Amino acid sequence: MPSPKAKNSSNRSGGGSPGLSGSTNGNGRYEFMSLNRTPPATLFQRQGSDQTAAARLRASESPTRRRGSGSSTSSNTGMPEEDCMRLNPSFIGIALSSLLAIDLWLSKRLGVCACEDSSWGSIRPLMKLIEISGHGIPWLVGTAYCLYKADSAAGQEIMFNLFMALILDLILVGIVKVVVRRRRPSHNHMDMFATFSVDRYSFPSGHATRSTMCARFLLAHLVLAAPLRVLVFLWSGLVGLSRVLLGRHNMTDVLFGFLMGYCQYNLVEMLWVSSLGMQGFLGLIQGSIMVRTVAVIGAGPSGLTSIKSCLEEGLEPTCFESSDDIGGLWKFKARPGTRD
Ligand SMILES: CC(C)=CCC/C(C)=C/CC/C(C)=C/COP(=O)(O)O
Repeated sequence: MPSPKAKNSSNRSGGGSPGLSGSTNGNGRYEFMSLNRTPPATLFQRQGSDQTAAARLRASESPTRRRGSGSSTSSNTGMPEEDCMRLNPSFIGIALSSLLAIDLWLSKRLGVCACEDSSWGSIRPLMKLIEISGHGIPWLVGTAYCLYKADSAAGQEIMFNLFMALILDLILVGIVKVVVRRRRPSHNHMDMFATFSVDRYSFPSGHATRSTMCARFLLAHLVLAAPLRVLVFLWSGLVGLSRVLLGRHNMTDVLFGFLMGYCQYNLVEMLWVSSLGMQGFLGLIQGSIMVRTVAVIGAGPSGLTSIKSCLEEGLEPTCFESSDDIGGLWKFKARPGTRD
């Protein structure tokens, strides 16, 4: 039977050089174990309560190391090649982790309105007001109301597209949040009103995307005096800044949100729904489908005939944009219940 001394020396040879971690063996002696090597199997068998820690240690090893353990070594260091690679992570990797570390640190420092007791807690109500100004619900309700009240085709078209843009923004932000799943900063107090379940994630900031997209939309489609244009621009930036001051987001969430909102506006322009398409869409919602548009140039007999034939077919005129007495754009839809 081998003496305890002999047993210990055999363990040492299997476990490699004394290293960073240790545990007691069955005899109450302390055994050192290198983190660079897989612990000997006998160690796992003997250490009942330490098995979980050992399993964690094994799991922490990279799959490549486990696969190729001991097979390849770097010629000049004598270390496994995979270890050398880990000591030389890529430049992008270092840059990204440094950026994230700076982001977390700076965002925490800037979260000066995260609660009433914070250093700038007294302006928290003002920040929350700015938060509400960029929330989805006031924007959706306000746009729907303006769409309902708009009395010109151009006004309706703009409000309809803004409404669709807001829905698109909610969908795209929701998708990115679910994919990235970045948690909100720990110093955030989740007291926002009307949030979806995805809003427990912080990347990107939905307020930042919305404020940037809406600001671009308003600047492009409303004729505003210069001071108002500046105000719209400042409001958009302030909404983003308030997200970090309130502790809702890290800086990168907001910066990416600005970028995403900017690109979203380009998408909205690409997908722009014209007045005619909008009528069709609204007609679909109402259950009656726009089927015919007749352009009448001058009050010539051919135009009148087309209109007459539409009426005879049982189509209902819904919209007439006049260019003279009868000339212009006539739009017809099927009377509800008359189409198969
Ligand atoms: C009609 C409808 C679906 C309305 C939903 C509007 C709504 C609840 C939007 C969520 C807005 C919100 C709290 C976004 C989160 O913004 P973060 O800046 O914190 O990402």
